[in-house]
Amino acid sequence: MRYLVTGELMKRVDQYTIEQIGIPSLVLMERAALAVFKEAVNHVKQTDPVWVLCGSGNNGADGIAAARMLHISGYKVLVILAGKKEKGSSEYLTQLSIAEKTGVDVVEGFSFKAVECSLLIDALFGVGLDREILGGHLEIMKSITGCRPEFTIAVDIPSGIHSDTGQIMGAAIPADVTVTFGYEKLGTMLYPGKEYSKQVIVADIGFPPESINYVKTEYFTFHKADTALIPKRPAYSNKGSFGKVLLVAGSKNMSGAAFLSALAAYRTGAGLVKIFTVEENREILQTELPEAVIVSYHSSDAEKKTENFEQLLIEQCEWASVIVLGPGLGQADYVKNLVESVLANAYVPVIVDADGLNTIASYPELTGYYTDNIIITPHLGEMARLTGSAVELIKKHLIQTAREYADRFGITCILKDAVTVAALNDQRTYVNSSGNSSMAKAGAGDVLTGILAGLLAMGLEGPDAAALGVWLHGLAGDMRKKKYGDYSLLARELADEIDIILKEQMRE
Ligand SMILES: NC(=O)C1=CN([C@@H]2O[C@H](COP(=O)(O)OP(=O)(O)OC[C@H]3O[C@@H](n4cnc5c(N)ncnc54)[C@H](OP(=O)(O)O)[C@@H]3O)[C@@H](O)[C@H]2O)[C@@H](O)CC1
Ligand SMILES: Nc1ncnc2c1ncn2[C@@H]1O[C@H](COP(=O)(O)OP(=O)(O)O)[C@@H](O)[C@H]1O
Ligand SMILES: [K+]
Repeated sequence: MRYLVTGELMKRVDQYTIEQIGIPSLVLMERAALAVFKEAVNHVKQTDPVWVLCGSGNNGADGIAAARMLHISGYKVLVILAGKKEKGSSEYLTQLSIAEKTGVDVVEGFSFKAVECSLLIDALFGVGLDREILGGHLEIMKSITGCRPEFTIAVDIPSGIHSDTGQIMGAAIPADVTVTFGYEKLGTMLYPGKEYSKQVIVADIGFPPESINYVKTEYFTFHKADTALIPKRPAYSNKGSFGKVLLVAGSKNMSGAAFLSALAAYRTGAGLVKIFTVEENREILQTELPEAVIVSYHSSDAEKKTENFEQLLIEQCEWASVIVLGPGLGQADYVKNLVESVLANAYVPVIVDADGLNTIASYPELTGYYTDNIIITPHLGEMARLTGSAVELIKKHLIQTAREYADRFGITCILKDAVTVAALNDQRTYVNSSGNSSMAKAGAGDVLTGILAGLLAMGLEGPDAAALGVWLHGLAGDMRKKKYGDYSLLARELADEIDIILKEQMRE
């Protein structure tokens, strides 16, 4: 697991390390600057012009220290100061004094005439950026980016990117590499900050592990070793040992979503998958996926809520150890009865997706059935319908939106986007670090519901299954992209890639 931090949490890690542990601020800064210096020398020759753009906070101080290291090593470096010296932090003033004494070239930014540079080190703003950038700072950012530096290294975070949301605060400087200190910031994980940060290097500058425990961050992502969380498959077992997935999915002329979800649940390891769907889908699903059990109903019975229909539905809910509710259900009138009956009769984890969510959005009273067993998987459009907020606003505040909805109802909310976030019902928030744009294809979300169901069926707890499922889904996309590129993915192939990930896990 990799911890992630907001700007505020990072400042508390700094503070704890300096004040409680006693490592001086300038010692941390020297290691931060050294990490930037080491990266810089990979990208320029000593004769190439290097600019270091420095604000008057500690991010600027890091930049000045890195500039001094480059200067001492014989590089052609120029420090460009933006902002007022007299407002500088004490570390900034110390670094500036050292730089001047060691003969580093320094110019005042607002009088600086930009020409060309081979390497830009961007140390204008770090995690202390707390408002929209205006005036002189904006001007200097424009003139420097206008010079199109050949390569840019961002110090800690690209300047202009908000460290909590990844949003651009008026303007931002795109980097080729971001050298960040201690822990990765949410702002470099979320778009557009993720795109501005490009490759992120997390430099260890000596924060002791207890500093992150002290601030208790609830934000995390996964890395390779975390596939160990996938439940083992004991030899002494049978199909009943690996859970029973019930998919309440599909409608007339819509069988694909149910198929994809069922396939993914089986591929992930579920022992038994049953699809509860309209009679019209029986034949096609039986042909496409004979491994799945099909139980069908007539939509007219669901519409009338006949006793037989209710009885059948209750039996299915009692049979299941996990339920997926929604893929391809459509929005006909009977669907409300169906969704309500499942929510009322399910006492196992329920993953609500697609038309399950659209139905809840149309009949908000159905949120009364939410329990801590519920995992919802809205994309931005579905989330907009559920919350009444605009898609653009949700996009800017992914974590906050998912978190608020999850907390309000005590459920887990997986908000799907190019970077998916999962607000878990145990207070933790998972930010996904796998996946790619080949997955922007119809049906990819149905595969995710199947993966989640498979993990839950095998016994993972809801919050763990939610985070792990999102990560595996993205890994499947990454695996497929490695082999076939960006364009041609079919959603079902995501389900097929899952077995390779699981196989590697077995080997380890
Ligand atoms: N020992 C440590 O603590 C360590 C810290 N480290 C480094 O410190 C960085 C954090 O430093 P920081 O807290 O000084 O904040 P920073 O990002 O430099 O920005 C603050 C400055 O920007 C200004 N400003 C803000 N918004 C603005 C705007 N819109 N428009 C204009 N101005 C604006 C603000 O001005 P003010 O609000 O005071 O007017 C202030 O001058 C961190 O990212 C890492 O690189 C590492 O070396 C590890 C050890
Ligand atoms: N650019 C992207 N990068 C990474 N993942 C993506 C991207 N675009 C879409 N995805 C993922 O693909 C899935 C699409 O789900 P969804 O929109 O519900 O599709 P559908 O309803 O067609 O199945 C989500 O899990 C989403 O996170
Ligand atoms: K920066």
